[in-house]
Amino acid sequence: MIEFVAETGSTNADLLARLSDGDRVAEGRWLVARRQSAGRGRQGRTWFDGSGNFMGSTVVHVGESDPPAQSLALLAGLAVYEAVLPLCPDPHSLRLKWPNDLLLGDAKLCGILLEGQGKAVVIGIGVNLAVAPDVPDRKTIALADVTAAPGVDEFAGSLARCFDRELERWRTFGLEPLIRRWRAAGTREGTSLAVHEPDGAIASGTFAGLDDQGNLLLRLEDGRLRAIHAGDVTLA
Ligand SMILES: O=C(O)CCCC[C@@H]1SC[C@@H]2NC(=O)N[C@@H]21
Repeated sequence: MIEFVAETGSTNADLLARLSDGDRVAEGRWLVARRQSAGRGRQGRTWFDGSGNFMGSTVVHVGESDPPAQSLALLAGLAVYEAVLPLCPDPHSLRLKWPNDLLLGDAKLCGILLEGQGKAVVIGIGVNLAVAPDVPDRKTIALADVTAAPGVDEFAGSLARCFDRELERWRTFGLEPLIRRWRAAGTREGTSLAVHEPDGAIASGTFAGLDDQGNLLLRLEDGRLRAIHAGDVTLA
């Protein structure tokens, strides 16, 4: 079920508040805002409020036998990738960037923010359907820059279907096929990148894929391989 609201602060904050008020918020339920006055991005950044863009959140309740909760970042990325791919005039230009951005060419089209509350994970997704923000030092793009972009309602329906399908596969088949499919849709191996780690350190190297837990593998300049568990990646 998709609930549309004309305006709110942040759909992620709203679902977290409902969870802390004791509302279970069923899986498959989405809250989609036409405008957000306090959209949240990763690492404390704000998320641009673009009219005509998709801004919505859903919840996953992680069970005992589910794969690790952090792999939901990869799942969400793949769901958006699947929803956007049929709309792209040049499908090869659409690529996932670890952990959970979607790029069109070298510019950001979509961002995903996961916020946990107990065993529940709120997954917020922002897709620049109509308009891309102007962000200093970051390239951004909207789908409308390259094609006739769908409206928010239509896109919300197809994203919800893709997300449900990925969630079922994740529960049924586990991490291995998810990681394999993510790698096929992700940054090409050998691409130079810099990882801005949570402690402020910056590690440089080339992308060497993902390990079997979904961590980024960075090939360092001295040839060693390092698994990165968290960070912000920029492609060189
Ligand atoms: O920084 C990022 O790349 C993640 C951005 C996530 C934005 C979405 S828009 C819907 C949901 N509500 C929020 O406040 N943030 C997420």
